[in-house]
Amino acid sequence: MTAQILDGAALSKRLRAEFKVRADELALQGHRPGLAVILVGENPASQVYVRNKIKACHEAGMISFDFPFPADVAPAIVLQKIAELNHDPAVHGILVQLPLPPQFDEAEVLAAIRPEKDVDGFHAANVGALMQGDPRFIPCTPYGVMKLLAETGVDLNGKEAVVIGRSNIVGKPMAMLLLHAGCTVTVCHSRTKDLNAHTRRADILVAAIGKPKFVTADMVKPGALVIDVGINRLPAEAGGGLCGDVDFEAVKPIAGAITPVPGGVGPMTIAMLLANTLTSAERFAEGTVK
Ligand SMILES: NC(=O)C1=CN([C@@H]2O[C@H](COP(=O)(O)OP(=O)(O)OC[C@H]3O[C@@H](n4cnc5c(N)ncnc54)[C@H](OP(=O)(O)O)[C@@H]3O)[C@@H](O)[C@H]2O)C=CC1
Ligand SMILES: Nc1nc(=O)c2c([nH]1)NC[C@@H]1CN(c3ccc(C(=O)N[C@@H](CCC(=O)O)C(=O)O)cc3)C=[N+]21
Repeated sequence: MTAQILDGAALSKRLRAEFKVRADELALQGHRPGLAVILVGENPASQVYVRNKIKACHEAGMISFDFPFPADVAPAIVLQKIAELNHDPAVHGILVQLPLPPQFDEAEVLAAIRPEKDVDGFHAANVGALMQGDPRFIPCTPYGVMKLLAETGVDLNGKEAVVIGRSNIVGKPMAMLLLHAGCTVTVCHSRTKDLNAHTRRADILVAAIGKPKFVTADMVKPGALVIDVGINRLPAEAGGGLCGDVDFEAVKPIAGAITPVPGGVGPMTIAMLLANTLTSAERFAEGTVK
C-alpha cells in the first residue's frame, strides 16, 4: 500500500481561483478585499511566507498592503500602525507575522488588532469564540489542515486524532477543530511520556513540532492520515531546501494519506488566509460588520 498524497498546492490553486470570482464581485461593489501584513525584522522563513502570500493575494484579486519594520522598532510604532489599519476601510484583514522580537509583548500586539479584522484568529475574543464552537475566523493553518482532511473523504467522527505540538498558532487550535469534528483528541508535546505509544494509536496524526523528519515510520499506524505542518529549512550541507516534521519517504508506504513539504499544508495556510480576508470583506460589504 502507498499513501494518497494530499496535494495542498493544487487544492490551494483551485480555491484561489474560486476566491477571485468572489473578490471581483466585491470590487464591483467598491469593496475589493484588502489584507495588511506587518512584518518585523528579517526572519527568512517569514519572508518566504510573506512573499508567497503577496503573490497569492494579487492572483486572487485582493490588495495586499505590506508594512515591514526593522527588528529593533519600538513597539509603540507598530501599535500605532495597527490602530491606523483598524480604522482603514480599505483593510479587511490584519496579520502580524509571529514570532515578534523580544522587545514586544505578543499578547499586547494581538489584543490591539480589531477582532473583526483578525484574519489569523489569534485575538483572545476569537480564540474564545473558536473554543465555544462559534468561530469568527478559523486560524489559517489548522483550517487548511481540515480542508486537506476533507479531501480524503474520511468521516472524522470517532477517530483517534493525535496532535504533536501545543502552540497557540497551530497545535491548540488544531486540537479544537478536530474535537469539533468528532475526533477523540490527544495533544502531545515535549513533556509527553512515551510519545510513540500515543502516535501509534492515531488514525489522524498531525505533526507541528519544528524538527526535521521527527516522525518516523515506527510511530505511524498503518492507514493513518498523516499531516505534516512542519517547515524546516535544511542546512546547505544537507542540500538546503525545505523539509517537514515527518520522514516522508519512510512513512508514505505505511500511511493512508500524507501531505508533502513543500506543497502540503503551507500553500493551504495561504489559501485560508485569503478565505478569511474575503469573508471579512463580505461582512463589511453586507454591513454585518461596520
Ligand atoms: N505549514 C504552515 O503553514 C505552518 C508551519 N509552521 C511550522 O510548524 C512547526 C511548528 O510550529 P509552531 O507550532 O509555531 O512551533 P512551536 O515551536 O511554537 O511549537 C512546537 C511544539 O512542538 C513541541 N515539541 C518540541 N519538541 C518535541 C518533542 N521532542 N516531542 C514532542 N513534542 C515536541 C513543543 O512542545 P513544548 O510546548 O513542550 O515546548 C511545542 O508544543 C514549525 O516547523 C513551523 O515552521 C508553523 C505555522 C504554519
Ligand atoms: N501571524 C502569523 N500567521 C501565520 O500563519 C504564520 C506566522 N505568523 N508566522 C510563521 C508561520 C509559518 N507560516 C507559513 C505559511 C505558509 C508557508 C508556505 O507557503 N510554504 C510553502 C512554500 C515554500 C517555499 O516557497 O519555499 C510550502 O510549504 O509549500 C510557510 C510557512 C505561517 N505562519
